[in-house]
Amino acid sequence: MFNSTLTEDEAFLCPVDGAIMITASHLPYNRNGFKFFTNAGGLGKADIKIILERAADIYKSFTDQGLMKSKRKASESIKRLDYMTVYTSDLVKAVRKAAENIEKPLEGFHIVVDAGNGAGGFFAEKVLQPLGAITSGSQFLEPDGMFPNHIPNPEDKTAMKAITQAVLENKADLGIIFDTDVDRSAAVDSIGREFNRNRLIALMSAIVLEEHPGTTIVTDSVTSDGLTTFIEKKLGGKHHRFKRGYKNVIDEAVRLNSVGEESHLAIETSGHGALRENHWLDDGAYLMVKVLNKLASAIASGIAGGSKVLTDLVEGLQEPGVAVELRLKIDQNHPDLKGGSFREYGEAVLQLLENHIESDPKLQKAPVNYEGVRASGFGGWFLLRLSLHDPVLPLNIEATSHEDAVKLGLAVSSAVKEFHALDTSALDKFIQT
Ligand SMILES: O=P(O)(O)OC[C@H]1O[C@H](O)[C@H](O)[C@@H](O)[C@@H]1O
Repeated sequence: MFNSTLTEDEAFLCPVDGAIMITASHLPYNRNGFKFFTNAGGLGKADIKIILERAADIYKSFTDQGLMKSKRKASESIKRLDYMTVYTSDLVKAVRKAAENIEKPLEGFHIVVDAGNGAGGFFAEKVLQPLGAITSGSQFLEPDGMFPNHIPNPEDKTAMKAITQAVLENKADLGIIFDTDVDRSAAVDSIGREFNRNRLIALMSAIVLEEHPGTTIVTDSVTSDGLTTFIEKKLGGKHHRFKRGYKNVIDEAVRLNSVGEESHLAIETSGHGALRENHWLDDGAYLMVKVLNKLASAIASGIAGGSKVLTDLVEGLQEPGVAVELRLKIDQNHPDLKGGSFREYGEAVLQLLENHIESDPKLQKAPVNYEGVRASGFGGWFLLRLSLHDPVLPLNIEATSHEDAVKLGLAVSSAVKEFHALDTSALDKFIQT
């Protein structure tokens, strides 16, 4: 969508002034919305607020007759164009270029795609097949807004299980999965190991740091300590762990560049990843093209071994034995809120947790942290923060063993127990298992 604001091609009426996408993104089908783009990128909250206010004003002064007339006028000016041909041929060209301009650099390579019945099914036929890849075993390529198979979201365990199974059953070299509107993606190697969350960031960091040594990788707040060590010690880059939210990480990377700190990658554990070379757009297909480039150039230089070239890139990434996210809901109608907002209540919870950490010698507060409360201890870490959208405090815990993770959970639980509007049942359950 966004690319149509940049493409220079009169036959496709491009560049267009703006683009709108109707999508629920990775959310369930009943949460559809609009995404707006201009050639400066996706619009943010403040822009959307203005659009809505202006739309409401215009709508107020409409009569039924005027509305019909506008609808007629609008429908007369609609022209249907196959912009996907332009977009996908650019993706194909990028991979060919990385492989010394070989027409079919992925010849004989078997890649399965799981689009989860979202919009990403095109990737098999329009990107992988022209590059010579075999795509049999690909699944859920037909768009179906009811998502009958699984939620199209690489953060969803069922979704990742589905693509992993498809890779193993088809003995494929690689699996690729997208969310509904293809702004999130993840992959699976030939032995079924996921390039998802921290492993996806590690893979993308390795690719980007090869091209831009020493550069800063901006990530969201729930990334692991092992990832920092990997980026800084193994890859020689700098890890800037910022806030959750794809727009937050992108804006931060743009800001860093504007103040002279070079950054080429802004990426979230959710699978949203944006590259400076791609106008800072969180385009999941482009992210996977970067992965394909790596494969194609390895094949072109005679390195065999399927997706091992990718697996090798994340070698040395320390992974926790246990990694959980527990989402603690705030009951907005609880008298404890005293008419205040859930945000204020959440902030109070965080403040008390912070005080607890300061008085607990077994926990160390993260020296640099941009949201919520992050602490390490018992060989692991936890982060409690406010959700971006919901009345929820997500708690991430990572540790070497379940026992240590429980100790971290207990530390949080004892700090927040006075907050009766906070539903800690998920945490209580975790501690008791
Ligand atoms: O704060 P949370 O509730 O965990 O949600 C955070 C997530 O919200 C949306 O889904 C955004 O697309 C993501 O970029 C963000 O990471």
